[in-house]
Amino acid sequence: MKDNFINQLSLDLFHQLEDNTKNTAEVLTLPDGKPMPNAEVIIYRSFFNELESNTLFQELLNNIKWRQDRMKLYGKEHDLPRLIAWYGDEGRSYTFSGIPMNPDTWTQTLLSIKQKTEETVEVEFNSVLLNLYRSGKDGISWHSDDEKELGKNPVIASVSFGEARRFQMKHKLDKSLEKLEVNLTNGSLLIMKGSTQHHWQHQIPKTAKAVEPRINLTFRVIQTTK
Ligand SMILES: O=C(O)CCC(=O)C(=O)O
Ligand SMILES: [Fe+2]
Repeated sequence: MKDNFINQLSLDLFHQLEDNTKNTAEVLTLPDGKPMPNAEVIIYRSFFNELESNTLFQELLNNIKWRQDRMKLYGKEHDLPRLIAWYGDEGRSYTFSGIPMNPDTWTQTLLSIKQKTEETVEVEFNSVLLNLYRSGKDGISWHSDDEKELGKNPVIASVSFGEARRFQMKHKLDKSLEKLEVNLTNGSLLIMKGSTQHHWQHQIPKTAKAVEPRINLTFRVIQTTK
């Protein structure tokens, strides 16, 4: 009863805050303003407002089951340069960079972020991969989200909280195209869809600058059921 009351209160707060959110879609273009070939990338720079974003950042930082994974590179094991977590519907398993993962069960906070994201993206997601970049020493190197569990033309919805970090994209084949860069700020939503993952790679470069932690959530649809 008390919990319901509190849930209702926080929902009301969410909706109230939502009205103040500048919620406009921008299509990403090449640095010269021309359209990105073979890609559909959209950004909402203030999908969550400042207050919501700060609250959600703290909540996720404290309550997500962050873990340090290791990966093999040239026969040697290394810590991944970030902490990760994986939440989703039961029975979905997924291999990320060669690491098989079983999802944790959705938390209330994740479900509320998921719901708001789904309303805008118009896709029902069944899982989310979370990354915690603790400092500028953490990052993610060039890759595409092209694991076969994601299907042919996956829609990836990427929500960011905390410190802004540079998100870069480069075309896999056409080297004449300039690298593209966008700042993923507190409360932003980036959507990649269509054939983007076939033709483009993305990364969050490490930085020597002193930067505060950043949390990123990438909502995905996993196609296979175990
Ligand atoms: O942190 C980000 O913005 C990107 C994360 C990412 O590319 C991934 O998890 O596949
Ligand atoms: Fe990615």
